[in-house]
Amino acid sequence: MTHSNVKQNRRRTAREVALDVLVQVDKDQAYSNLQLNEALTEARLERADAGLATELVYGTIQRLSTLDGVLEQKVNKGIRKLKPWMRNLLRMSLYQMRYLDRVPDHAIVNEAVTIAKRRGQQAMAGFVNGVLRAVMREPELWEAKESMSPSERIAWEHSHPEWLVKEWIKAYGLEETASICEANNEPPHTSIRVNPLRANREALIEEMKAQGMFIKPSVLSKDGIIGIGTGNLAHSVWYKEGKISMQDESSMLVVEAVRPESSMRVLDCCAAPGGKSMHIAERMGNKGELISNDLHAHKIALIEDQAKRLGLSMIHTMNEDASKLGACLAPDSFDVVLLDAPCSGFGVIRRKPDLKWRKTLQDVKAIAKLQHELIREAAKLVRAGGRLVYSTCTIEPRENRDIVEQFVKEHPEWTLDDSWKQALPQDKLSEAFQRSEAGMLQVLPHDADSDGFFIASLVRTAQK
Ligand SMILES: C[S@@+](CC[C@H](N)C(=O)[O-])C[C@H]1O[C@@H](n2cnc3c(N)ncnc32)[C@H](O)[C@@H]1O
Repeated sequence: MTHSNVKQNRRRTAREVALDVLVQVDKDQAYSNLQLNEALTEARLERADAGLATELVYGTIQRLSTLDGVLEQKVNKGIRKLKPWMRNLLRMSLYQMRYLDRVPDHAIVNEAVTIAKRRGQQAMAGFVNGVLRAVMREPELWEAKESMSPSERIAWEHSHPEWLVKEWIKAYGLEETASICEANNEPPHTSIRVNPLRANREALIEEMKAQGMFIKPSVLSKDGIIGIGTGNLAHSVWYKEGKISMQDESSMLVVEAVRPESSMRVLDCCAAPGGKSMHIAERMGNKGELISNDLHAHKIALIEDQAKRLGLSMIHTMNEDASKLGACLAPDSFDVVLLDAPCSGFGVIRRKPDLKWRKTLQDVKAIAKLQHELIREAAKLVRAGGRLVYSTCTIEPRENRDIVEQFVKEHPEWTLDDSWKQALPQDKLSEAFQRSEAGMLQVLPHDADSDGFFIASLVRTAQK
């Protein structure tokens, strides 16, 4: 609890809770989702207020560069010189003025002034009032400048770092990049996967609808259900009973590339927290052999918990560095190996907006180096005639197409396999098919209103 609240012994408002979270994220580089969960638990807000606090935190982080760009035009000494609470109060207030229609501007200003006064800063309250009223009077502050280059303009209008916009323009062109950035600012839907060993998708949809939920089948995966405004279904009875899991639709497509069968021996190299392993095991009917490995010991428990919850007893866990798996698993011994590689995560910016401000081009290059190592090691474990599936939740070609192309160039005994795409919904993914090379699939967030995701399927010919 903050100092001022202890003093006044009063519950914080949704805006104060949101402000405290934004300050932590700004000052301590805290992760917004973790910080917000903690703050919401502590503040015990009503449901609607918790929703508002969530919207303010994610929205303000999403639009950060544009909000700062407007503020810089009105704060002479520069916003980096302001105290963190003041900087974030101004950002959050501008976010509401520009992007939320619910509250009139003057009420937003009054609320901000009240918060500043509560922090015991009478003079600062006057400053907040002055800056916000100046922005109200000058709507042109929000407009892109004539002098801006195309990448600067997209970065400004959709609040993304310019280096990332430039990367995507190189890969996808101007128009598509603007669509990616726009989609990244849309709220994500709730996406769940049905466990066919415990429930039937159509029956479950009817059950959920009967409880007044707005639910529809996924257009990308036959195992998926989409919920609009359903909140977090990880607290539901269906989840507890192992009938559903939380997973985005586009990542459910991995199972179509893996094509698991109950007689197979399958390895998931980077498996935690276990989403794709569970999906594969469900498709195998809890038969055959699946090894789920992860580098981090503490994450192995997550995989085991999920397996127990879903009744998937055939999963074996392993805690090794995937770049050294050849030392502990027999070479040429798996029918399919899945490498769902660690990545920059730029396909999930809708869910984790801080990612776009946190990660740099250097990070992307460093992770690509690791991905090169991991794919080479994973390939050694596949039997002749077997398959290797490489996937990431990013849309950076450096981590996707480039990794796979270089691997195939260096390993002529591997070929890209396009046949798995026949099982995918052709109409919904037609644009993704067009932009993707044979054997690969690059889904962008605006293709089907899902996370961005990459999948490649490779087959090992009989001889090395
Ligand atoms: C994209 S996540 C995997 C998500 C998972 N497949 C799922 O569907 O839930 C990447 C995982 O790789 C793990 N990881 C990172 N470096 C690794 C390494 N060298 N060896 C094995 N696992 C690693 C991380 O702990 C992380 O859990």
